[in-house]
Amino acid sequence: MDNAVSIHPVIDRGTPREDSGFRGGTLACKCSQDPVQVRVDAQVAHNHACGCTKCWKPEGALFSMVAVVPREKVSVTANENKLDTIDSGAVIQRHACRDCGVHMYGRIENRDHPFYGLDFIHPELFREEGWAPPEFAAFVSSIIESGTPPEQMDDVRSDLRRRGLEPYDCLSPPLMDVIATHTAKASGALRA
Ligand SMILES: N[C@@H](CCC(=O)N[C@@H](CS)C(=O)NCC(=O)O)C(=O)O
Ligand SMILES: [Zn+2]
Ligand SMILES: [Zn+2]
Repeated sequence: MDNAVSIHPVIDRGTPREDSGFRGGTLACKCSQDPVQVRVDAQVAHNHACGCTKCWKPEGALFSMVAVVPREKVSVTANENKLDTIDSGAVIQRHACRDCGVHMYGRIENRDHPFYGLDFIHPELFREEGWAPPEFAAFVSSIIESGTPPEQMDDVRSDLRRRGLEPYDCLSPPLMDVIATHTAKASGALRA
C-alpha cells in the first residue's frame, strides 16, 4: 500500500482465506497465562471493520474487526471468572478480560432489538483460520471520535476501498434495511 494508514493489523496483512468447511473454533484473549477461552460453534456472519469507539481494537488499529454468530453457539470454556461487563447499560453488553482488556463477546439482552439472538465477536481471536473475512467498513466517521484528524478521512476511505471494504458511516445498507424493517413491523407501518 502506498500510504501509511493502518486499518487493522490482520486486514493490513491480508485476511486469511475463508474455508467453506469452517464451523467455528475457540476464541482466546491475549493473556499468556490463563487466557479466557470462548467456544463458538458456527461460521461468522456480517464480518466487518467497525470504527466506533465502543468496539475493541487491537493496539494501534483504527478499526475493530467484528462479526456476529447465534448466541446459542457461544460458550465460555475457560477462565470465565476473568470476564467483566464493560457497560451493562449499553445495547451490546461487551464481556472483556479484565487482565488484557480484550472483548470476548458482546451480547444483546433486549429481546426487542433487531439483532437480538446474535452475539458480536472478534474473529481474529480464533485460534483457527477459515472464518469469513470482513465485507465492509462501518461507523467510519466515528474514528474521528478516537482522535483521527478529519483531514485523514479521505486517505482512510480510499484505503478501505482498495482493500475491498466499502466505507459506511453507519452500518451497510442491507443491515440498515434489516433494522428499519424491524422498526416498521413493530410500529405497524409494515405488516409483521
Ligand atoms: N459514534 C459512536 C457510535 C457508537 C455506535 O453506535 N456503535 C454501534 C456499532 S458497534 C452500535 O451498534 N453500538 C451499540 C453499542 O455499542 O451498544 C461511537 O463511536 O462511539
Ligand atoms: Zn486476557
Ligand atoms: Zn462498533
